[in-house]
Amino acid sequence: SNNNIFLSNNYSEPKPCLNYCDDHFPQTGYPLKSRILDVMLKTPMYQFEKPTPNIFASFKDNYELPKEFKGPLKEYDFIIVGAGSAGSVLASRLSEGKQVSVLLLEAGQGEAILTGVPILAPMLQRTNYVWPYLMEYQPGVCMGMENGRCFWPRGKAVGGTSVVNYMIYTRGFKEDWDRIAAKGNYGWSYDDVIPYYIKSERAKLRGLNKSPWHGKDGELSVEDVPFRSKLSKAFMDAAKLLGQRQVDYNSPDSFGSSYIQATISKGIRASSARAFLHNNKKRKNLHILTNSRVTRVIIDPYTKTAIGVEFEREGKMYNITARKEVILSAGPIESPHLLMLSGIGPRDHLQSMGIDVIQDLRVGESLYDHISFPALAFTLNATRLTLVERKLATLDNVVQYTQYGDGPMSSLAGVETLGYIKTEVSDEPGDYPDIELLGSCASLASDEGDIVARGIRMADWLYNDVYRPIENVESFTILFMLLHPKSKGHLKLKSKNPFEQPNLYGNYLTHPKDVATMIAAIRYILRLVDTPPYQKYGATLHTKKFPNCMSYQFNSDAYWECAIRTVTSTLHHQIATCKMGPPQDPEAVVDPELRVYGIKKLRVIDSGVIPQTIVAHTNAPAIMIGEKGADLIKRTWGLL
Ligand SMILES: Cc1cc2nc3c(=O)[nH]c(=O)nc-3n(C[C@H](O)[C@H](O)[C@H](O)COP(=O)(O)OP(=O)(O)OC[C@H]3O[C@@H](n4cnc5c(N)ncnc54)[C@H](O)[C@@H]3O)c2cc1C
Repeated sequence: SNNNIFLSNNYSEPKPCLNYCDDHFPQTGYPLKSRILDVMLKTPMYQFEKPTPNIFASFKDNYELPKEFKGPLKEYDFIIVGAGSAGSVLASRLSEGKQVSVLLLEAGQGEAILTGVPILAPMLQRTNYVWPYLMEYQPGVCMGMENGRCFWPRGKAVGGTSVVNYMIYTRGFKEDWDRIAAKGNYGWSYDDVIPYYIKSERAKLRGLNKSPWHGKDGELSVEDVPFRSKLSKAFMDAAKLLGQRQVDYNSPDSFGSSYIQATISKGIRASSARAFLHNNKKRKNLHILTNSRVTRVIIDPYTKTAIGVEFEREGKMYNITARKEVILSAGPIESPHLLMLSGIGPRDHLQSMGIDVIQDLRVGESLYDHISFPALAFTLNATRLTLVERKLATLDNVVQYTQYGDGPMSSLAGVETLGYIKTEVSDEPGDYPDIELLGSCASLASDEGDIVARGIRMADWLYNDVYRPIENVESFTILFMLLHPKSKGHLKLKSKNPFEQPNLYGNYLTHPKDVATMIAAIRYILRLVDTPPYQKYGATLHTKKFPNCMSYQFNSDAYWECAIRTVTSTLHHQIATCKMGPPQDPEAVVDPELRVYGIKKLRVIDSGVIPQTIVAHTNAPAIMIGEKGADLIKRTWGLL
């Protein structure tokens, strides 16, 4: 009987996936009566709108001060604001030597067991593990999102956004870092930054054991995703037919396609906290305070020197002094927010908010982001190829995951492969891509709209009309990322209240080149799926038109433009809000040693300093910036 797993004919002993996991594919096995995800979506943890007591609290990572301390000290050598991708590594490196004391302040909480399960990544966007930012309304984009606004969640946890992200590990192309260095950012060329990537990394990647481009001894685990569907091979084969080489995209020879390299360890998310703080949190000279929200940096306006920070914790305000430096690692939205609250920013803007100006700098005036289009859906006339949520929630798969860390639950929510292409509209020289393709074995319909569509806040009118009809068919998407948007956004304060989110302006698709490049990417994907590796499974484009684009002919450029403007979806790589640049760069906020211009003892060390678009998801770059930032600080204070 199917009611008892031990009697079920479908039940098979779990065994590790050795290559493709499709023999574990979620079509057989005991279906859990009440779907796991249904249950989880109803728990308080998954409703950030009502952050009530967290039933998973007992499985949460704890960060407590060493027993002999009743509270934080009055003074530390270094105060780091934000324990995110960059802040975690920075704190661990600075506290390596016993001679300095470090206070790491984090507004969020520790990770929980469930945040470590890769398949659940998209669910985290609706929990209190994120800051639920919304982009300001912009006519003509994000039209298919709830209230026409794009959702910009950022991680709020020890580990920061690396606790909620999709775990894709990418470093950027050689040209990216060389171009950044050529603009006067000394110390940031590819040759300069690559040792820092390698330093953190502990790679276990098939076929790359001997590669000189990967580290073996670092703390950050980088592995192949254990689960691979047959569609991942279809992607690789199809890309080859269109002329793409298989490459290690994290080596200097990166133009081509590849299976994803991921920040996971035996199927569990390797967040920056897990990598850099877990083993170090008992250090006596490293104090980590969670649920501690910094409200400003205290700066002496006469000497223009950062003195310390002010923060709120459990209803109480604290002022703590930094003997050596204050470092903002609060991410690309909160670091500029804090600078402006502290009197560092565009003079007119700060004055209009009633903030005394200490240093006039163009904080928040640059903002680039990577947008994508996850809305293509291809249906299949074969089964056992895609992740269908209803079929995935089986006891077999849970057992498979808990026993071996593999099977469908180790999937990065479907994303498996990656390919760099240069579309015909690119005017870049050489093998420098303008689009990253991401092959997935799921589509927006695969989870019946519960998770991914809900996570990006797609409007019901769109989901119900376009995707609901294909929920019972196997389907997948290939999404893509616009690597070098010409459109530039910015952010501004809404008020001088530190608890009010700043106004975020994406300014998406305001440059015609961005639209043209995205349409060219769709055309490339249609050609890719038209090749035998996909066609043998009957892959067919789902042609249901978006209801708001009915007046355009399906598959015309005008139709695709309307579609892109409807599901304008960010991949959350906001950068340049605290732009790094040489003194002659009028937009620069920090110098190439990450020191805030005009202010002593204050640095910004996070992804917000990246001055221009790079061919990378920004977690690994943020970690690299944390590594390099630690060395810059150590050099300043003779700690190397
Ligand atoms: C949904 C999603 C998916 C993503 N997927 C990927 C991916 O697959 N691969 C990839 O490479 N990148 C991905 N990214 C992007 C990447 O994770 C981030 O760019 C990177 O983690 C940023 O690191 P950071 O150190 O700059 O900031 P964060 O990691 O965001 O750290 C900032 C920290 O500061 C804390 N903080 C902020 N303000 C305050 C304050 N006032 N007081 C105290 N603490 C504060 C925050 O809570 C946070 O912990 C994704 C991002 C998102 C949101």
